[in-house]
Amino acid sequence: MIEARGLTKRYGFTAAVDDLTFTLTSGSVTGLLGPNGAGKSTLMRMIVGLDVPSAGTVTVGGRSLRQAPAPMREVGALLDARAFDGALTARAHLRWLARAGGLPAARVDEALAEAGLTSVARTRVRGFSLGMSQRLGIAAALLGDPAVLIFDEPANGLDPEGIRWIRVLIRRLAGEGRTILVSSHLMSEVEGTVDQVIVMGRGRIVADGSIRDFTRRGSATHVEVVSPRADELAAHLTAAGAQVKPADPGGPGGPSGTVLKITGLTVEQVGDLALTAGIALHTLVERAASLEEAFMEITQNSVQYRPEPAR
Ligand SMILES: Nc1ncnc2c1ncn2[C@@H]1O[C@H](COP(=O)(O)OP(=O)(O)OP(=O)(O)O)[C@@H](O)[C@H]1O
Repeated sequence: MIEARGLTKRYGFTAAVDDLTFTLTSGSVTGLLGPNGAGKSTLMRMIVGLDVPSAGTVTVGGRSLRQAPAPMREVGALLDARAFDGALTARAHLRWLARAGGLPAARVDEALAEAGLTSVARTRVRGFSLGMSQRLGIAAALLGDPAVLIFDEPANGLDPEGIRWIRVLIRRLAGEGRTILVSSHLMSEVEGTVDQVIVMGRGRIVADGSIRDFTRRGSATHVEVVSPRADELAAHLTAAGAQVKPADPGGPGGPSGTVLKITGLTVEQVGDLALTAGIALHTLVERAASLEEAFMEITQNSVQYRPEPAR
């Protein structure tokens, strides 16, 4: 379990993490999302004890990691996948970590196997691809067999098979009752892996909850209709309190007729209203916002850096 209370980290006048309070329970996977500079890495570094909070507390399993006698048994973290000495072999790197962390050497080969690195255990890590480095970082995180795992952008550099592998691994680790926090810039990357999300923007939590709640909250969820009498229908819908916008019919393969995008009424209400008005519908469908759309909408006011508009 991870508990943060009023957790804050300031750098000069910038609050990289600003008064965060949350609890992550055992057996759950939480996605930590947010644009660049949102404070995700700073939060993770405080959880694992690498950064000291300016205010507030964060505990893992009920205590601060800075007081834990064997921190690697409490929490495993993948923070910077390139943080190793390239001259070492994968096994030597992990042996060194195990010794430093007071862990049995026998864990090294187990962790290599869990990360799918047994065949390259004797290879010097400087020759590793980014994907293999990620796996080595994950092996290091698993060394202490910890109840809490923190993965900063674990899919970074992995090919599609590697991404599938990390998803299965994360779900299996959660199934064993561990608490997992995994960061990403992309909602689509964590969708399907996480139980809930925390979305950060400018150091604060701008949204949190289950994936399902999250999609519903986005106003991008709407009803779409195609009708040969779209203008008339739009007038009826507007009179009933809906917001109606003509939508992109979706290119050559899209529906013929005018497409309307409707918010403020349910799909049933739109269908009933069209029937009462005697207007034919060629399509009537509820479109849930994609998670990516909901995410963009929620974070749009908290992006720290924006590209300069093109001249
Ligand atoms: N050591 C530091 N000194 C000064 N400012 C810092 C330091 N570390 C982070 N910051 C600032 O804190 C803010 C949050 O940074 P952080 O790296 O935690 O964000 P992030 O969400 O992990 O971003 P990214 O997705 O780009 O990795 C940024 O404004 C960053 O410039």
